[in-house]
Amino acid sequence: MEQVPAALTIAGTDPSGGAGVQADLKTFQELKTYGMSVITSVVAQNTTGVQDLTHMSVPMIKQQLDSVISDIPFQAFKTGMLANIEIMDAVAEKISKLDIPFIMDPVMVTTSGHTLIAEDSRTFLRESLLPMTALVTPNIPEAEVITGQTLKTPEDMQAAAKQIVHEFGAGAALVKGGHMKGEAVDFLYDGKTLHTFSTERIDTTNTHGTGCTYSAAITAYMSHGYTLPDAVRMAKDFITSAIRYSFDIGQGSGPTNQWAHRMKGVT
Ligand SMILES: Nc1ncnc2c1ncn2[C@@H]1O[C@H](COP(=O)(O)OP(=O)(O)OP(=O)(O)O)[C@@H](O)[C@H]1O
Ligand SMILES: Cc1ncc(COP(=O)(O)O)c(N)n1
Repeated sequence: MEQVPAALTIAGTDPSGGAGVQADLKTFQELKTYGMSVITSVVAQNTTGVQDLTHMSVPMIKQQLDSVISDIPFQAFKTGMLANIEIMDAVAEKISKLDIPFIMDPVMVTTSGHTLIAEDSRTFLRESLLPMTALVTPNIPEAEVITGQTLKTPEDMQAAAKQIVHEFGAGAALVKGGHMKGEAVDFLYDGKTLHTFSTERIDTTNTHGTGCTYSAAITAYMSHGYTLPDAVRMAKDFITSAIRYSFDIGQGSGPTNQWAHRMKGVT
């Protein structure tokens, strides 16, 4: 029987559909990957910010993981919002049995400036989760928290990617330059080679969910069996067109457009 490319996201929700689990599932679907989701937290949010949030119980998170893992094979998975040490620990326990690529989007603060993880869980994330990853995808503020360094230049970003791999044991690190000025440059370090992925900066404030969509696209491509550098290269194209043709909807920072890659003439 032919294997169906499938992927799992373990993350929080966004009822407005731009970020979190919703963005991940839309991206999986676009990239012809059968999408599955384990909900860690329910977040009442929209393009303007976060209005409220509640965390799922640890037994419920573990049961959701068991329900998926015991039934359907998948070839890659990602995590998004893991709000506290108890949730991280539960997820770590279940995923430790999986021998497939783990892509971690170390979600900490939303585009609108709301903190999504407890302060004391950052050390746990660094010490217990990072060594399990095939790839971690921090933006600049997240890379600063992980490394304890201030990142101001492309050289700082490259050094951070290397530190995250060599000092903290991540399989690879993709330090994203969405929060820098000038070209949108991301650096991928896989323990051997430093890859640079660069595009022009698109003049838009519609960046709600860019980090989620990007890491979901990498996960989807990996579920199809692409190598890490190829998956990141193709996901970078995907996120760039999703930002270029992002939706000007909502009162705040609008969401990315996951079907933009299907539009005529889009590269
Ligand atoms: N204005 C832009 N134009 C082009 N590419 C961008 C722009 N903003 C972000 N990107 C790209 O989008 C991807 C996501 O990067 P970013 O640093 O924004 O992640 P993030 O901070 O996790 O997402 P978010 O801002 O939604 O929290 C990266 O490839 C980055 O280079
Ligand atoms: C549940 C959840 N997870 C992650 C984000 C980060 O999204 P953004 O890419 O806008 O920073 C979010 N807003 N909500």
